[in-house]
Amino acid sequence: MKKILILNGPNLNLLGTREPAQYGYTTLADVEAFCKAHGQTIGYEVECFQSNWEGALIDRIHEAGRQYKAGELLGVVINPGALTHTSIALHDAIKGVEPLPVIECHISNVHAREAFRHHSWVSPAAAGIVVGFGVDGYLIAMDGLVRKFVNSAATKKP
Ligand SMILES: O=C1C[C@@](O)(C(=O)O)C[C@@H](O)[C@@H]1O
Repeated sequence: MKKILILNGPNLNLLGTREPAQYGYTTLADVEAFCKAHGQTIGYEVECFQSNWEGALIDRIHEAGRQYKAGELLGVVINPGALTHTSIALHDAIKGVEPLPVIECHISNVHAREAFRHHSWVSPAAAGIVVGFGVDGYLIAMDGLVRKFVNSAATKKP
């Protein structure tokens, strides 16, 4: 069974208690559990990784590139947390493992928040972006990955 990798960046280990008005009360363990359950429904094994360290996320993206080349991985859903707005290194890591599909996902609507959250270094390297759907965004991103790279209506001949 192919895999989907769910990556979470800095401070997302605090989900559930961190700024609940912004991010809700669902914990990261809950998110990972419902992504795994959804994976079973749509036919993918789900691997999850969270780190507060930029380099650890970059190493995991490189590993994902190898898994993709080996045919083991469909793609990645990443919530890069605040690294979204600061990390050219994360952008370069994703570009460096092209064509591995990476969907950027944010729980909150970053565009309705502070100006420093409006720019993303990750977006230009992403295959798609899901913003502002709360933690359901992870599931929407997983479905988007499958729809775009497995069942694309756009690329199917009539
Ligand atoms: O850590 C996060 C979480 C976030 O990526 C989100 O999921 O809405 C938005 C980022 O601006 C913030 O730094």
